Amino acid sequence: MSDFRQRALDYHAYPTPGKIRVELSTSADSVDDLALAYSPGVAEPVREIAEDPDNAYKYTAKGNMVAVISNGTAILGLGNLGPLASKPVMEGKALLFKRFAGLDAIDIEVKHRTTEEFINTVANIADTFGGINLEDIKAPECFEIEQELIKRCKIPVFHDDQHGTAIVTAAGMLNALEIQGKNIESAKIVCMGAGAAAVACMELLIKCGAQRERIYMLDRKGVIHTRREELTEHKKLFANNTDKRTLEDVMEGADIFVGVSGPDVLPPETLALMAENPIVFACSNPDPEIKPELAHEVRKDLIMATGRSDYPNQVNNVLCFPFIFRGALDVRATAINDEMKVAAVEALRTITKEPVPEEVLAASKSDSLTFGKEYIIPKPMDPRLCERIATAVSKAAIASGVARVPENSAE
Ligand SMILES: O=C([O-])CC(=O)C(=O)O
Ligand SMILES: [Mg+2]
Repeated sequence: MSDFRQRALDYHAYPTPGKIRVELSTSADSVDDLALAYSPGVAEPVREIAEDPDNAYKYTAKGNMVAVISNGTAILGLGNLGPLASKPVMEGKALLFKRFAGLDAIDIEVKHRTTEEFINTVANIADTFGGINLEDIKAPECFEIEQELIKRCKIPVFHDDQHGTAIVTAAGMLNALEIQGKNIESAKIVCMGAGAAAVACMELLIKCGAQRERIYMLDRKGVIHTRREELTEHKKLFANNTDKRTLEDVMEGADIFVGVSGPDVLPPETLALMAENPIVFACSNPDPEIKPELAHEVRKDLIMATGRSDYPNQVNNVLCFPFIFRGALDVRATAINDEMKVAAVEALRTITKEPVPEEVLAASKSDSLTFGKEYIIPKPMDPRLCERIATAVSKAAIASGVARVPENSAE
């Protein structure tokens, strides 16, 4: 067994199995404590909440608690491995929520037959939480699931693989384009993958100025074009009126490659076909569409990003989901809308251009990090992210009318 594989397994197995646990937030030492915490004292907040559901924010952990919910149908770039196998990833997301944004998060893996059954399960438990982070649910079901749950739940519901990934991709991409001296309006974009992340990334890039007809999306059958039959609703939105059919066809002269598909699907010879100063985001986890070493060998003029922590430019939704939920929950937002997403993009872009704190340099084992080809997006352990993104998101929630309490007054 490789050393890294064994270390990863040991990390999960010791000192206790898994990565999260529940801790008490109040004293439970004396008989008096128990009388307050449990019977008879607990009856008082019960009555208060029965009277007014908003009192749940005052007397329970609801307001600082996120549910990370998956059915394991699209675990990272690994595929449909079932709900239980997704548990390490969901515990991992809970770890990140806590570590980076101080939010308590609990993983829930749902076994179900129909999409409707999944939606009902989540909708029926939603009131327990301050927000719901949907994770690693395959397309096209994920679109209906998210839309329906947004309608049915009073709390924010956010499919991280769509919007978290899209927000970080848009921020990194706009910065990379600036460095490469290109503009998004005229960029020729190739998107490898047509799942949740692909569709959301391309829609957000279009909101940022990209031209839909200059986007070429590919699924397992090749380029998605207008003469293809049996396209899902979401793929139809990206059907390009083109004669091009293969990855090589569309990579000729492309400015941007976004990979949200699977490992090693971008051959170096194909990368070589791209326009001058290309941008490659190979975001499949854990293994990118092309290895950075290989890509840099072929193209010296490249800006390269992956979803991983062990290379420069980590374009991963960890840079978004903890903080967008922090901002949303701080003002008890009823939703995470486009205004809040754009605020997160802008905050991420701005932070990248400012001097990096010493502790971030130390944690990332680098001497300097300055805005440029090897630093287009902040590092996940940057302590500025929480405060800056959350504040920007809270403000956008207030301005767009989805906040239920003013900033800093959430109890
Ligand atoms: O977990 C990660 O590293 C990013 C992610 O959401 C995914 O790949 O599905
Ligand atoms: Mg995911």
